[in-house]
Amino acid sequence: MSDTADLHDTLTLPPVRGTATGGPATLEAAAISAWFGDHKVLDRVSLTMPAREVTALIGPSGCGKSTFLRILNRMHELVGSASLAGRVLLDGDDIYDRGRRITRARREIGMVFQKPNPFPAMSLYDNVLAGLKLNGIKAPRDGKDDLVEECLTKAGLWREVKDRLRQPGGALSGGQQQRLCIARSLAVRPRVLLMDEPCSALDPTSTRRIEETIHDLKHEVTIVIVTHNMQQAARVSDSCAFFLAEQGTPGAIVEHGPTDAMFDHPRDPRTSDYVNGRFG
Ligand SMILES: Nc1ncnc2c1ncn2[C@@H]1O[C@H](COP(=O)(O)OP(=O)(O)OP(=O)(O)O)[C@@H](O)[C@H]1O
Repeated sequence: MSDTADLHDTLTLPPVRGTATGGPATLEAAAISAWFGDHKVLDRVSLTMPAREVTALIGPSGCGKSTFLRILNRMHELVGSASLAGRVLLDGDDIYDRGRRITRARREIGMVFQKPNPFPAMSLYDNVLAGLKLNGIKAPRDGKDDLVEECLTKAGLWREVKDRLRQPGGALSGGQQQRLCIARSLAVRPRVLLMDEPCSALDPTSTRRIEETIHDLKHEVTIVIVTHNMQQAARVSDSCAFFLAEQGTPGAIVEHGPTDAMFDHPRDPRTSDYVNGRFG
């Protein structure tokens, strides 16, 4: 099926507070390997990211965390030289199945990036609804106001902006812009939200607000977050996966498990060294 056909695959969401797309889902990566040209950057990575939980991906720079995250919603294939092997299952359904549309995977599995990327000249109100249009979804005819309020509330931004929804997205602080981007992602009711270092460009106060938002959201949407901040991983995640690419080898998971155990009683000495700041 072509992407052109995907663009015409429109869907109308029910007014508000439904779970049109099925609610939080478990995401399972099975034996994922990835390449950029001949360069293999991930080797047979398997990981289950349970529904209604926050999974943190940690590890030194260049070990393949972002590549793995982008494979989870089919963004890796946007890079011309990129290829991959393995499967990604969303509640048991392979998102790479030939009969499944790319747009469906990206709709069900949203992404928030390192640098907040709202449309700067577009109003806050329209920014929230923009995700619908980008995903070929018709906004509910009579429910736009409710949808905007719902998403801004879930993203922890409603009280700060409810009296200035017509102001441009670029008028917000960095932390507010990031919460606006979270609201925009939520408008399409994703089942999983991927976050690639969402706080790395933010001050400590804004970071704490995003962490609170993550905490409040996890019952609505499964969250997978890449972070270099070990305190953040410890604060927000239920489970952690430690990635490592040793001496030019492709990235792989050294250890994963409940966050408390990973930090307090890591099984592998390399995990212990990393979470205690001895390298990376
Ligand atoms: N578009 C690309 N083209 C070619 N190589 C790439 C591309 N993106 C990433 N790589 C390579 O893939 C490997 C993994 O990169 P990736 O960004 O996934 O690591 P990371 O763990 O997320 O790093 P960081 O923590 O610094 O963001 C690196 O060797 C990187 O140079």
